[in-house]
Amino acid sequence: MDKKAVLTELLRTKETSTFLGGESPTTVITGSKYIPLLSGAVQGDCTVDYAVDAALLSEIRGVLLIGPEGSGKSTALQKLAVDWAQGERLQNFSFVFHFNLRDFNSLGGERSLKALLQSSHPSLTAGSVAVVAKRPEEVLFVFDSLDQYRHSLDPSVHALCSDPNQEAAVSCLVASLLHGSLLRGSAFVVATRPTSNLKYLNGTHVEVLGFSKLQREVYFTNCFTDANATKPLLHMERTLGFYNICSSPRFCWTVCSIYSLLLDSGAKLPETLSQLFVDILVHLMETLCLNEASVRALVSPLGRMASLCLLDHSNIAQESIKSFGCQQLLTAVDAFLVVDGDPESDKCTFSFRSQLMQEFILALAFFLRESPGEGVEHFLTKHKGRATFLDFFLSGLSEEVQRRPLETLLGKANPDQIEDFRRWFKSSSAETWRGYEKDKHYRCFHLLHQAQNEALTKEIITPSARLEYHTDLSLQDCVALNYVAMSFNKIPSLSLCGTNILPEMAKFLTPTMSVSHSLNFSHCTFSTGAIPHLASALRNGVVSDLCLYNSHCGDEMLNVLATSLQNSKLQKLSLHGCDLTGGCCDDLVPLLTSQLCTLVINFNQIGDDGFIKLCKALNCPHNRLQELDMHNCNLTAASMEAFAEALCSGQSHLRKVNLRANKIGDDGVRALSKSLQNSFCKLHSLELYDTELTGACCSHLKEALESEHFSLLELDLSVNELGQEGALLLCQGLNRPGCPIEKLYLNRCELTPPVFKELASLLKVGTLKSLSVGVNDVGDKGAKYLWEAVAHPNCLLEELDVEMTGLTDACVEDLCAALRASKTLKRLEMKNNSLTDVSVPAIIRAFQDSANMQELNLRYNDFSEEVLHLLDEAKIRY
Ligand SMILES: Nc1ncnc2c1ncn2[C@@H]1O[C@H](COP(=O)(O)OP(=O)(O)OP(=O)(O)O)[C@@H](O)[C@H]1O
Repeated sequence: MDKKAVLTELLRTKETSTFLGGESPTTVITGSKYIPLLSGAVQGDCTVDYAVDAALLSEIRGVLLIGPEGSGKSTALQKLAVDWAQGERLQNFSFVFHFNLRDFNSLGGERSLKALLQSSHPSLTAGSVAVVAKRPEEVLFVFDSLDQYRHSLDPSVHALCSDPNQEAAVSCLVASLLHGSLLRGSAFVVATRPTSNLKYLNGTHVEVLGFSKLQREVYFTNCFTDANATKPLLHMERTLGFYNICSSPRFCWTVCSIYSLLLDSGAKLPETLSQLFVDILVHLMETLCLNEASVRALVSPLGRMASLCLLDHSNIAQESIKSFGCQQLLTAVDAFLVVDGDPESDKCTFSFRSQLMQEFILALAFFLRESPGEGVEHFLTKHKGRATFLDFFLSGLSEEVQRRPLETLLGKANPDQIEDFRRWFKSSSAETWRGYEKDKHYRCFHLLHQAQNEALTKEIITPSARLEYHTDLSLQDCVALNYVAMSFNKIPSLSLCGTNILPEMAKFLTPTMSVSHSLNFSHCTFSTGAIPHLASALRNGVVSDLCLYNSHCGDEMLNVLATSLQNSKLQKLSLHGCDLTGGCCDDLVPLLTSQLCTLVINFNQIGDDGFIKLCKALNCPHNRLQELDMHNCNLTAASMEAFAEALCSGQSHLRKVNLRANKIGDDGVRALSKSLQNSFCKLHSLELYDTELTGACCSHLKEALESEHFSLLELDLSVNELGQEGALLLCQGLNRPGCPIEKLYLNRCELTPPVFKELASLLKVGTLKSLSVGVNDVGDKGAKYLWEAVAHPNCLLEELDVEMTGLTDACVEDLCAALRASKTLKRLEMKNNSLTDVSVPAIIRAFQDSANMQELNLRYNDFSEEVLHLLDEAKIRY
C-alpha cells in the first residue's frame, strides 16, 4: 500500500472545525495539538494509543474504542492511521483502511469488498487488492462512528460472505469483516459511543476517558499562548472543572473558543454552566447574522428537534428537517446539527453536535413558547433520565440578568413560562427540604447555583438549615453546596459523615467550612492534600466545634492541623477513635492552655505519658477545659497522681471527666479521692465505669464523700467489683448530711440486699435524683427496700434503673404502690427481669395513675404476645 498516498488522502480533511463540533482531527494532528488521551483500559492508567497498539501487536484481532460524545475517539483513529502511514506505529500491518461507518448509511446497491476498497482508496492498485485478499493478517480496518451506523451487526440478519469478490450489500460486507468470515485473520478497531450494536462484536474494550486535569492544562496552554493560558485555565477550573464533561476534549475546545472570544472583546467570563451556554449561543447566533424573528424561528424548531432526539432514546433522529419548518435556515442549522442525508428526505437523520447545547436549546425553547402548553413539571418528567442538565439550564435562564444577552437577540421570553418554572422550583424545594433525600437536596443546590440569585437562595433555604450529607458527595455537589452556604454569613453546621475527603473537594468546601460553627467529619477519611484546606478553614473561620469521630486521622494529621487548631475559635474537639497515641499530646497541649472547653479523645492509645502531658497543661492559668472524655485511652494508676494534682491546682475548670474502661484500679482512685477532698477541685461528674476497682477503693471514696469540699453531683462506679463491704462503706460516705451527689450509678457492682437497704435509707433523706443499680442479683427481697423508699414522701428520685435484678411478679404490689405514691419518679428501667402477663394490668394501672411517670421500660421480661398490645396502648416499652 502506498503509505504516502494514504497520508495525503487522510490529511485532505473532509471535516471542518466547528464551534460545537470541535477542531477537525486533521488540524489537531497536523497542528501538533494532539494530546494522548486517557484510557480506562485493563492495563490501568495508560493512553488510548498505547492500549490500542498493545492489543493489536498481540494476537487480539478486534479492538472496541468506547467513549462518550466528544471524548476524542475519531481523533484517536485518525492519529492511528496517520502514524501508521508515517511509519511510526503498527508497522506489522501492511494495509490500514480507515472508514466512517456513517458514510455507509446512504450507500445503496451491492459491490464486492475489493470494489469497496478501491473506490474508497483510489490509490490502491489492483495488485495491492490481491495481496489484501491473500494476506489478511496484514490488514487493519479502522471503523469510526458505529453509533451512527444505521444497519445492524447482528450476524443472523446477514448472509455473511467470505469471498472478497462476492458482491453484497455494504452492510453485509461490514458485518462479514467484523465477524471474521470475510478476510479471516484481518484486524479491526471500531470506535463508538455506547450503542446497542456493540453487543454483536467481540474484541478488547478500550474505554476512552478523554482528558485528565493535567491534560486539560496542556490543552489550554496549546490553545492560548503559555503566558495567556493561566487566567482562562484557572477560571475554567474554578467554574467548570468539577463537571465530568470537562474531560471531553470537544467541550474543552468549545470552552477555549468562547473564552478566547470573550477575552478578546474584554467581556467577563461566565460563572456558571448556564452562563457559558448563553455566551456560546449568543456567539453562534451573532455569527449567523440572523434577525430577531429568524433567530426565534430557528430556536423553536431546534427545541422540538432536541426533545425528539432525547425522547427517541438516541442521539439521532430520523425525520426530515423540513418537517420542523426550518428548511430555509439550513445553513444556520448546520452550526448545531450533524445532518446525514438529504434534509428534505424523510430518511435524513440528524443529531446534535453537542448534547449540552441540545439540552440548553430545549430549555430556552420552553421559555420562548407563546402558547401555554405542558407545565414545567410535566416537561421535566417527560425528559427525566434522558437529559442531564435540563433543569440546571431552566434555572439559569429563569433569571432575567442571565438570559438578557439572549433576549437582546431573540426578544423577550414568555413571562408566564418563567413564572411557571419559579412556582415549581419554590414548591418542589419546599417539599425537598421537608424530606431527607440527599439527592434532592443536592439538586436543589445545583439549581440555586445556576440561578445565582442570593435572595432566592435565602428564600428557599432557611439559615438554620443543617447541611448534613453522607458518603457520596461529588465534587460538583460540593461546589453547589458551597454556593448556597456562602449566601449566608454563617451556617450552624456542616456534616459530611463517611465521605472520602479529597483535596479538590476540601478546596471547594473551604469557604463553607469557614462559615460553619460546627464541622462533623465522622467516619471520614482525609487525603493528605485535603488537610491544609481544613487547616485554613479552622484558622480563618468561625468553627467552634470540630468532630473527627472515627476518622482515623492519626497523630500525623493532628500535627499538620496543630497550628491552625491553636489559632482557631475551637471550643469543642472530638477525636474519638482517631488512631492517636500519646505522641499527639504535644500538639494538644497548646489547645488546652487556650480556648478549648471540651476535649473528647476516647478510644485512642493515649497512655499514661500522654495523659500526664495533658494534665500539666491543665495546671496552666489560661486553660478553660471543662469536659474531658478519656474513655478507653489505655490509662492506669500511674497517671492519676498527675491528674489529681491538676484537679486541685487551682487552675482547673474541669467539671466533667470520663475515665471509663481504663485500668485505674484502687490505687488510682486513692489519688483521685484525695483531690476530691480539695477545695480547688470543682469536678461535678466523674465516670469510673469498668476501671478495675474493688471494695478496697471504697474507704478512699468514703473519705472523699465525707469531706466538706467534695463537689461531685454525679458518680459512676458501675462494672466494678465493689461488693457488699465496699458498697456499705460508700453508703456511709453518701449518708453525710450535705453530700451533694444527685446521680449515682452502681450497675453490676456485686451489690446485695443489705446494700439496697442502705441505699433505700439514702433515698429517704432525699438528695438522690437518679439511681442505677441494675445487674445486681438482689431479687424481689432486695428491691423491696427501694420500692418502699420511692414511696417515701421525702424521696426525690426521678430515675431508677433496676434492670436484671431478678424481679418477679412478687414485687408488683410494692412496685405499684411506689409508682402511685412517688411525686417525682419519671423514668423506671426494669428490663431483663422475670415479670409475667399477670402483672401487666396492675402495672399499667399504676403507670397511668402516676402523674409524673414518663417512661417505663419492661423489655425482655417474660410476657406473652397476648399482653403486648396492652403495653403498647399504655405506651410502656416492652
Ligand atoms: N487527543 C486530542 N488532542 C487534542 N484535541 C482533541 C483530541 N481528541 C479530540 N480533540 C478535540 O475534541 C474534538 C472532538 O473529538 P472527536 O471528534 O475525536 O470525539 P469523538 O469521541 O469522536 O466524538 P463523537 O462521539 O461525537 O464522534 C476534536 O474535534 C478536537 O477538537
